[in-house]
Amino acid sequence: METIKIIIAGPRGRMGLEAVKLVHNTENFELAAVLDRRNNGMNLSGLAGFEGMEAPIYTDLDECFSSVKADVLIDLTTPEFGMAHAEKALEYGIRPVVGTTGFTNEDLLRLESLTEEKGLGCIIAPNFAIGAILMMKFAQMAGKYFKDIEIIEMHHDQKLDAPSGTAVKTAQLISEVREDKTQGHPSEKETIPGARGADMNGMRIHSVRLPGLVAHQQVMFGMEGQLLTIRHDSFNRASFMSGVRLAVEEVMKIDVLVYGLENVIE
Ligand SMILES: NC(=O)C1=CN([C@@H]2O[C@H](COP(=O)(O)OP(=O)(O)OC[C@H]3O[C@@H](n4cnc5c(N)ncnc54)[C@H](OP(=O)(O)O)[C@@H]3O)[C@@H](O)[C@H]2O)C=CC1
Ligand SMILES: O=C(O)C1=N[C@H](C(=O)O)C[C@H](O)C1
Repeated sequence: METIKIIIAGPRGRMGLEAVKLVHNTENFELAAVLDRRNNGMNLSGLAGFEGMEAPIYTDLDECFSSVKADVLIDLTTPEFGMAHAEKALEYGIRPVVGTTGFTNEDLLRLESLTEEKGLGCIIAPNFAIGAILMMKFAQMAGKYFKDIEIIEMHHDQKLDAPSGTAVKTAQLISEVREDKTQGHPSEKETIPGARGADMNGMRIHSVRLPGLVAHQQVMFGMEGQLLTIRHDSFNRASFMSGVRLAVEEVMKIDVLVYGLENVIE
């Protein structure tokens, strides 16, 4: 098996730390470098919690991508920086695997044309957990039969984007099969703005943020006399790592943009 050389952006974050451990412990993966907005010029192994995990730390993108020979960039940062990281990686011939959420449709289109231009794969995965991918697929199946749908996503209170990337992706998948419908009473009025949540093609998305939570989503489907609830819970960040590994392996085999791991698990 050929070794895949990987750069991780955001190594000190909750997801980044797990990803560093994954790469460190995977036989055919090699941590080539990390992109961190602090600690430029140091070695990762010198930071607390990363003992024995050797990798040069870079802050400057051009310096990192031009100095290090890498195949894949795993980005686990913020939407503000994730897009710039992915674009720059492609320019340097490095395939992005992006877990960072909060990308706009314009961002996805831009990356799609860049991947085409460069003939390089890129995977944008709003959720790496296999259970979450199945939850989205099951929700899409149910969306064919139920038009009244409320998505409730629940996350830790340090999350920057709302709604979550998973909730947006779920609503997009459902929209592919559900007739657009405005839900609730036609004359309903919010007496407190936001009470009915965000509106996506008539579906409602509610974002809960509480300390103690990790990543949870339930999709509720209502119909006269019945309720179907499809729910997934991630209790820790390790739950995402088999998906990260799969995405890194798959991105090496493709030359297009893939948005959503449901497109590679079959
Ligand atoms: N696809 C999936 O399955 C999952 C996706 N996510 C997404 O991943 C992203 C990260 O989540 P999480 O780990 O919880 O967030 P954290 O806030 O814990 O980590 C983000 C890290 O990115 C770093 N960072 C920010 N800007 C830069 C930059 N310009 N260059 C390098 N590093 C940078 C931050 O550094 P600093 O400490 O200096 O601020 C921080 O360490 C989010 O968008 C989240 O929604 C999360 C879980 C699962
Ligand atoms: O920020 C998080 O934690 C998560 N973000 C992703 C999202 O926005 O959907 C994936 C997962 O829900 C955890």
